[in-house]
Amino acid sequence: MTENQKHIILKTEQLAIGYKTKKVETVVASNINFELKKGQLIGLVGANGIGKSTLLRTLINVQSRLSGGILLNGNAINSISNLELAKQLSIVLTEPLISKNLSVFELVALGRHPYTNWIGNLSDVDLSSINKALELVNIIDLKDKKCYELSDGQLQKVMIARALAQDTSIIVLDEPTTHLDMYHKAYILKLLQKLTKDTGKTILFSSHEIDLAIQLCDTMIVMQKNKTVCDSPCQLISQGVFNSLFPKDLIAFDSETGSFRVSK
Ligand SMILES: Nc1ncnc2c1ncn2[C@@H]1O[C@H](COP(=O)(O)OP(=O)(O)OP(=O)(O)O)[C@@H](O)[C@H]1O
Repeated sequence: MTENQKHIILKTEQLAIGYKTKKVETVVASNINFELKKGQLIGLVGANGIGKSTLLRTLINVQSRLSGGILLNGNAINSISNLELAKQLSIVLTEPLISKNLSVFELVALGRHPYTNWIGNLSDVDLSSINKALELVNIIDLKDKKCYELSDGQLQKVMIARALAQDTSIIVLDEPTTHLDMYHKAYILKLLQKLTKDTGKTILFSSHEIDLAIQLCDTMIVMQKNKTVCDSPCQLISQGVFNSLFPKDLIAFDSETGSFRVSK
């Protein structure tokens, strides 16, 4: 393995994603090729219905790919056992499925599930990972609160702490800023950026906050009708990728400021 390959956490090769029934195969996107490196913050963007959730579900192995390959830390993702996968990849979904009756500490402790014994006893290592995760996300003072007492922004931080406690090389988040106000959208994405720097983890998130993603991400994956591209925000701007993301009748991308503006 070369030095460069060592730093590649997630890689797709000629990946095609979509839906298959007995009779029909619907391709949502194909020819998806990218490499996500250690310690990077990666934003996945594209118009409504373009296939972001389908791609994320395929990358985390909850949905089958149509063709092509996905390598996680050098191994084909479908060859990795569920337990091993949970030690390498953690997921934060939009709607927390877990009971809000749990305390913040208990919810974050669930992140240790791949490592605990069958009764779920927490070892010193587990306790230290949980406390470190609470500290990294700055929610130590919330640890005894019940999750139903939290605001959406606080709950999102708790879900991120749970993923951090899972101690994986990559964290995947599906639209982590949904339901949040402008300030908290920026807060959560800035927190994700800080976490990549502080922990060396790779963090991939999907979002409609393209302006913020351009400012904060190392790399962006942009899904368009006929192609999916992956590069640094600067390169993508100079290639004019954002100009063709939406119909131009209403909003246009301004490459000077790196943001979208409503057409007058
Ligand atoms: N379970 C499903 N079966 C068949 N087609 C589906 C299914 N889920 C989504 N699709 C279709 O796949 C395409 C991509 O949907 P997807 O939800 O991945 O887009 P998205 O980019 O995440 O959209 P949004 O930004 O609106 O959340 C859409 O055409 C959608 O109708």
